[in-house]
Amino acid sequence: MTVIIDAQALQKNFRVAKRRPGIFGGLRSIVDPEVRIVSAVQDLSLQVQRGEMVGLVGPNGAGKSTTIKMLTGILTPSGGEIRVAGLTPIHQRRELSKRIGVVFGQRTQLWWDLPLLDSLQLLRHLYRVPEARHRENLKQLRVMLDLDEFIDTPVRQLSLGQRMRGDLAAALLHEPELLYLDEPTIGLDVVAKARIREFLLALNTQRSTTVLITTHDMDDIETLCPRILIIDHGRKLYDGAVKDIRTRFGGERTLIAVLDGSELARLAMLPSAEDGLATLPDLPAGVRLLKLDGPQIELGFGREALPAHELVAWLGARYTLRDVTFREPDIEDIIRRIYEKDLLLGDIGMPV
Ligand SMILES: Nc1ncnc2c1ncn2[C@@H]1O[C@H](COP(=O)(O)OP(=O)(O)OP(=O)(O)O)[C@@H](O)[C@H]1O
Repeated sequence: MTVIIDAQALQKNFRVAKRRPGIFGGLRSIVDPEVRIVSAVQDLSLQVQRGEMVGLVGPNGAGKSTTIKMLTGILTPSGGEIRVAGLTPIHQRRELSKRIGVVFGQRTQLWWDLPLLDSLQLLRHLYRVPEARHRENLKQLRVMLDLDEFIDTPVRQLSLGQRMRGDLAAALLHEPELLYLDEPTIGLDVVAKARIREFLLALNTQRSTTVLITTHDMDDIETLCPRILIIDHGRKLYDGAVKDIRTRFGGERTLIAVLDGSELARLAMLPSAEDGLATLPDLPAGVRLLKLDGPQIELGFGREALPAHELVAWLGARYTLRDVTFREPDIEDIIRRIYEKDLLLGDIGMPV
């Protein structure tokens, strides 16, 4: 494997002029501006191998877009080193643009008033793609993204999902090795999201395109990215496998058991706690009753409490079971807990 993105100790500070309140304050701010420094990215190092799909996540204002903009050469870093596909983005931006594709979910690089096909043709000249190669790529992308039903429609009349498919085609016509996606599924319905995800997986498999994706949608991450990078306040909090995050911060799993109808009378006799909620006597340590609803019992238990089969055996020894299922903690919940409780700050040497 070879490294395609290599960023070391990246830093980006913005100078923001503070505005004083009132008319006189406003005038004073013009002649004597008071400046505040925003550290959008601090000491961020990142290496991505060719062919990887990596998710960049973090709360609003974490520094994700700023990072992507430095990696594409749109913004000059305040410190640190970057090599992307062997190039220095800020100094070799034009060369780099031929090797990378960028899609910002909230913006389009297509021409509003032109039919999609015309936009896609125009891009050939911008990227200077040889005609035969462009023709072949467009043919493939029309099929992969199913563009034909709206390829003659002006971009302004496309639905959000159709426009996103058009934007993906536009970003890929010059066959970039690396694709940056900033919120590619934002605002899309479930079907459109699934379609975009399927396409990205196919692209990664068929063309080995490296994908770096920022998203607030954890389903994007779960479907597409084996590796995740969590940043907050411009700092890297976590860089590793998504599955390890579950094991490490997974919180509780849930066992959902449906008891035989003959148990309803016994369940009705269960004692209530002071708060009026039902209790289940003698629950093993680390297990709690989450819900009791007719014949359905939900028990929450940590991974370290006991293995799932032992909890089923414990319940089966006391009640007649009709059905048992498990619910894993949602990756979205896990990541929210990580932000809210600063669970990872200790890892980067900051007091928790
Ligand atoms: N051009 C700018 N001038 C001043 N401050 C900026 C500028 N661009 C970004 N910032 C600040 O830098 C920080 C990081 O912003 P950034 O847009 O990178 O966050 P983000 O993680 O992409 O957020 P979101 O999920 O909301 O898009 C924020 O505090 C933001 O206000």
